[in-house]
Amino acid sequence: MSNLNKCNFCQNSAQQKCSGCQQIFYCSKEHQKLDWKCHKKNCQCFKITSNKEIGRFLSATRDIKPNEIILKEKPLIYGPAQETIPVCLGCNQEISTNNYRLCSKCQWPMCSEKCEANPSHLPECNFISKSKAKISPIPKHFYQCILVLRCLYQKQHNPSLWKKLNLLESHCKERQTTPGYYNEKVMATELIQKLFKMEFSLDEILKVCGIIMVNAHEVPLSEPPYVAIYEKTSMFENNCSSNCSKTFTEAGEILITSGVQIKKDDHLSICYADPLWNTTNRRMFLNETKFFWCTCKRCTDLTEFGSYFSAVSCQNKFDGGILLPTNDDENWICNKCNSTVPNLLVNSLLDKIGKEISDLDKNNVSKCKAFINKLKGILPSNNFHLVDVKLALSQLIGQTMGGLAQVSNEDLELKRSICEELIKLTETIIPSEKRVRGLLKFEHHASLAELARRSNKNNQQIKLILKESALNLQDCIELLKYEPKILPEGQICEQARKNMNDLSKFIIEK
Ligand SMILES: C[S@@+](CC[C@H](N)C(=O)[O-])C[C@H]1O[C@@H](n2cnc3c(N)ncnc32)[C@H](O)[C@@H]1O
Repeated sequence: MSNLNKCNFCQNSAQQKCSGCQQIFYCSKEHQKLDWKCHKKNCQCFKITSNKEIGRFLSATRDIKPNEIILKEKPLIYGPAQETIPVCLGCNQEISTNNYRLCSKCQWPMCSEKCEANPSHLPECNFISKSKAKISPIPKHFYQCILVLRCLYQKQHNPSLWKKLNLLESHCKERQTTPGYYNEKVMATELIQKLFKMEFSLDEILKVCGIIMVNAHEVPLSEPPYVAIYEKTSMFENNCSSNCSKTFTEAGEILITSGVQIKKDDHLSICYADPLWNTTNRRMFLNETKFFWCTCKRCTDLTEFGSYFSAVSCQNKFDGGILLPTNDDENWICNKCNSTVPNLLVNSLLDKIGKEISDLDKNNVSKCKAFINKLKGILPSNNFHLVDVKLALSQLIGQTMGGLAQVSNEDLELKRSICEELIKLTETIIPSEKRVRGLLKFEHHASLAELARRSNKNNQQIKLILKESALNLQDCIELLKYEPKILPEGQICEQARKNMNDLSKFIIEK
């Protein structure tokens, strides 16, 4: 039988596939070892493909197990968000009003001399100091041009990076009709061209604005978060029930991991929007900022996999029905009695509840409980607004002085049941979103451990509750194991590891 596969090292016929990418072959282990230095940078479990609907996207080149690292990469470029409070252009942290200094060259406020010397600050510092523009204090809206300047700087100083940036999607045409476009045009002409006297064409500047809008990721490693553009990560398509999720290393690399079992040839996806927004808000956001109407399975299933996450309850008493949007875009219809309610009414109800939530003191257990009770019969239990408050409550109960030991039996049971309910919901609609589920698993473990402590059941039954608590801890550690220690999720993972040690000893002793 003829063998068409050639060894990646010696070109002789080969049979052993590289298990990392399943894309190339070797004639022997020895040649695989010798080739590794070269192949390492291309050994990945995905390839770039494209189609008409999505443009470029990634597909798996082999089966991928849940929680595998798919990609870790450094940013091409980073900087402050378009809308931000004043931040240091060296370390990205908020500028303290009584402890800052002006950069000796460009007069922009910085934390320290060390931050002034940070290479990330070089582009704008170079441009602005050359222009001799004297502005003090720096108006807040000036920050919107920093990342744009950092990108433009690469044209002359790092052409290969400039080329990589320019290969990314910018949706220049579609953006021309958006409200933000006018703003960016003013920024480009008044700030970049006139004040900072830069010789970039309007088209060039606006294309960079588009690239940032479509591809930048919010990085929560500073307060406030900064934004960064990553090359390969930009190729992940959106899915509101994605099969991958992202986190960051302390060094600012993005880390993409699988959340579920992925089959060879499946598309790899992350969620561009907040996966805990309702369908209307996710789709509007994606349309306004990424210029496509999402048609993922979650967006096209009005029940969102039977969860009714974006639905409202039918007000026909004793009906127990649920209202869902109809295809005519004018009415919502009850899944039991078929009565219809105009879109406008449902939307204004949801808006009103949304406003009440933004005014709600989410640090007050009684107020959160009262709010949830008030919405019973108005919203189904998995509705996104309710989920928002329940999530807050799942953390809040037991957070005050004395911890869970001081919580009433009723509140402890409430915490346990909310955690259980939300874990099930998130497993259904967003199985790859590990942060939220990791935190819920931790809280669930804590409530179970406290229930066991209070229990007057026999040793065997207590041991069963503790085992369930330990299983939650185990899941929490697995879900949060890639989170950096400087983020709360990383710290929870550390705590979970410690608790696991204690709990295992306790279970053995019992
Ligand atoms: C970060 S880029 C992804 C890479 C892009 N497809 C490309 O070729 O450069 C985001 C853009 O990809 C497209 N896209 C991503 N996910 C999509 C989806 N689920 N449906 C349609 N278009 C999508 C949209 O044009 C979106 O603005």
